[in-house]
Amino acid sequence: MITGERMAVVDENAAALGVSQKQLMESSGHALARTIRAVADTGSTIAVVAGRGNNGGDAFVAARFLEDYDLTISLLGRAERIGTDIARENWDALQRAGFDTQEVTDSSEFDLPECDVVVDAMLGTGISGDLREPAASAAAAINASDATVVSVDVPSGFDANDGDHGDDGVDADHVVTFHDTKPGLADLAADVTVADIGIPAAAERFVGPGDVRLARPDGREGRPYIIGGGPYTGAPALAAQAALRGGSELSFVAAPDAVAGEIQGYSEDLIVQPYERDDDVLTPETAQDLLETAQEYDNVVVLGPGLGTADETLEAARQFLESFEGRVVVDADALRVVPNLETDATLVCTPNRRELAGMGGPDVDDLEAAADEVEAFAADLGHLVLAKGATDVITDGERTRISRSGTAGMKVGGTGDTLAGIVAALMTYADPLEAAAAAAHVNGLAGERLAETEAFGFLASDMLKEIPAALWNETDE
Ligand SMILES: NC(=O)C1=CN([C@@H]2O[C@H](COP(=O)(O)OP(=O)(O)OC[C@H]3O[C@@H](n4cnc5c(N)ncnc54)[C@H](O)[C@@H]3O)[C@@H](O)[C@H]2O)[C@H](O)CC1
Ligand SMILES: [K+]
Repeated sequence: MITGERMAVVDENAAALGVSQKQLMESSGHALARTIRAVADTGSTIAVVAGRGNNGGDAFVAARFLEDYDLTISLLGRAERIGTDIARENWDALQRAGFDTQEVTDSSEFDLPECDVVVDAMLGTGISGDLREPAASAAAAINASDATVVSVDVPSGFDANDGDHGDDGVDADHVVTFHDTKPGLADLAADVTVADIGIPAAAERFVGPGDVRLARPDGREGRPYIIGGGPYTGAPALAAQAALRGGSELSFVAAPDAVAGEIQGYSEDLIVQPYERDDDVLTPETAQDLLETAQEYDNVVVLGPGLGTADETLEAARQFLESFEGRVVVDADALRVVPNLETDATLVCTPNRRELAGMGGPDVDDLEAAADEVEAFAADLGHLVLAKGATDVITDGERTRISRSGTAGMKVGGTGDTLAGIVAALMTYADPLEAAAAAAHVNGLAGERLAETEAFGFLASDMLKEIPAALWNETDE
């Protein structure tokens, strides 16, 4: 099962792997034609009713495989307003090849041709809201006819993200859906065929540009709260700055008074809040104070960078996580308290290989080869794990993604802190697994950008300025 939203991600990842959307459309159209052929007797009349998106494009392809039928193709709208290049190219091919096509420019002009089979290619996963004209009238005409209805991908009017089918949507007899079934299709009284359209498994397994696009913000959003610092001061500053570079509006750092000025000194962009108590490290009492502040903000916390391993600090981390109910990126020393923790919070744990082994996870060099073990460990732990290494494995115990971005220069200290900050930025609004996967990828892309000119010599602090381009520009190419 895959949602329409996720399908668009996989599609984009496939294109980045070299399997273009036009190739996928060709496979979709071919698969569609096979089903149509199975339900249309020799000599039948087939009416294709197409929209201006790629759902229509699939049917334009199918038409080329169905030339032996009595076939008409109606486009709802003007050809010059076809929404994508690949759908337009397939429409143009039908014109040049002399197919029987017509443009329906006014909903009152639409008459469903006499037919035995109608192909509903008006709307697929690109729908938003209830059917508008002329699709609404066309759907009514399709539903009123006695013809067998074959819907492309989903019946038009059906929302492939939540399985909702609007009252005025098409009533399909057959649905040919692509790659995987969509939520809610099984509840329809239609015969559903899932067609393999040749999307490589890697497009789902490896984090790609589609995942980044899904998880990134469209504007400035989010106010993560970084609880870190004490024995070390660079780590929380890097995490907090990375969150700002990842689109957060504000980035708060809670730290011991003794080091707050030092952390602020690295960056005028941060809001550093000294602990009220006069301790050099995080204590259980301070953790209680911070709990209230964390809940007032966006309920997204980074816990760990630079906290150190004092007994009282680890106890403080434990108590914080036991009481907090929001989302937390747990990094560095704080990871030690996660095994056997009782918490209602949503945790994204970001261990490196050593920390992963220390938590009771697999002790391996090659995380990618051990992805199944990491997945099983996350399932046992009951929390999401982003295991950091040459490749990163991101898993919630059921869904597992791998990010291969990054470069050897990122072995330098501090790149894990920038990662934690990006995860927090994206997690203020995106699904935690999607946020963690995209963040791992973006952090690696930022390093790759620097490696082009600075080989193995760049710093984690240099990566900060590369995060925006890795997040917004790189994946637009
Ligand atoms: N990997 C794949 O899944 C592939 C899928 N393909 C097919 O492409 C469609 C999705 O195409 P897309 O262009 O994104 O959207 P649609 O064709 O579904 O519709 C866009 C079109 O519809 C208009 N619109 C949106 N909402 C409404 C509404 N409520 N009423 C009327 N009109 C509406 C919008 O303005 C656009 O013009 C997928 O389902 C597959 O069939 C490709 O084959 C590639 C591989
Ligand atoms: K459709």
